[in-house]
Amino acid sequence: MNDPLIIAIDGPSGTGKSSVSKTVATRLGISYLDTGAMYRALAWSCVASAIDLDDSAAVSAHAQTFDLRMGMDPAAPSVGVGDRRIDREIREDAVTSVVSRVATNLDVRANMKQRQRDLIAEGCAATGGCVAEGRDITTVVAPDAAVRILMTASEDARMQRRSRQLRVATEATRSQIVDRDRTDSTVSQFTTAADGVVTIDTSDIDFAQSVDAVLHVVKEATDDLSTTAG
Ligand SMILES: Nc1ncnc2c1ncn2[C@@H]1O[C@H](COP(=O)(O)OP(=O)(O)O)[C@@H](O)[C@H]1O
Ligand SMILES: Nc1ccn([C@H]2C[C@H](O)[C@@H](COP(=O)(O)OP(=O)(O)O)O2)c(=O)n1
Repeated sequence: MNDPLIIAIDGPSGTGKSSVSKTVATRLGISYLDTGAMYRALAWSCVASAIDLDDSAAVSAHAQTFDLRMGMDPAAPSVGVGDRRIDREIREDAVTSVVSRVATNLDVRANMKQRQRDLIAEGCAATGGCVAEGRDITTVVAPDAAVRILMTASEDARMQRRSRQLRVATEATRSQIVDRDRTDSTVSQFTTAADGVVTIDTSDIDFAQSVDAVLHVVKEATDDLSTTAG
């Protein structure tokens, strides 16, 4: 049987990671894991349980035990805590504005790394592969992935996309996202490519071209693998 195909994609907000990863996973018939949604789910769950986000020990204790349920079908990914689906809630401002506070907690990150590795293995067992996207997948969660990509885009392109997506003014989005990226980058490096990671700059290409660029990197990597194996 072929080795499972793990595709790791990192990058800052608004580069196209989530939308491109979902489409790539659908095209390849493999699983999809949105790791940012996991940090968002933890932030939502802490707020719902009235946990003080400044109490890092309480947040990390909650991270160990909360019942996170990730659906990895790229055509219908889902996020839940226990039986409660929270797909909409985790995209709301109340979560977006606080998620960095849980994502910069190092104990939380250690727990999430293990959950993410387990989920990637589960996704691979179910479909033969997994596209996992976030900020530290190429470097920490799946550094041995067959395909590792850093998506970048100019700040202007990222802000315009996000403001169009959220239907809010570009300038309001800019300060919120630039601040969040700066905070997040204190715990993981996601603006420059680590060794062996291929950079795809999506500033001047459209969505379909971004998908094709990823599929091209996947094809090159898998051709290389079959040459080495054969
Ligand atoms: N290459 C691209 N060109 C234009 N728009 C794009 C491109 N990639 C993504 N988008 C759009 O930009 C928005 C943000 O993309 P998203 O995948 O949510 O980014 P990220 O996960 O990196 O934050 C989405 O509405 C998406 O359709
Ligand atoms: N592997 C990851 C994924 C996300 N994060 C952090 C970074 C962000 O502040 C939050 C939410 O990530 P998400 O990718 O959903 O954020 P955006 O879609 O870029 O707005 O989690 C992380 O620290 N490590």
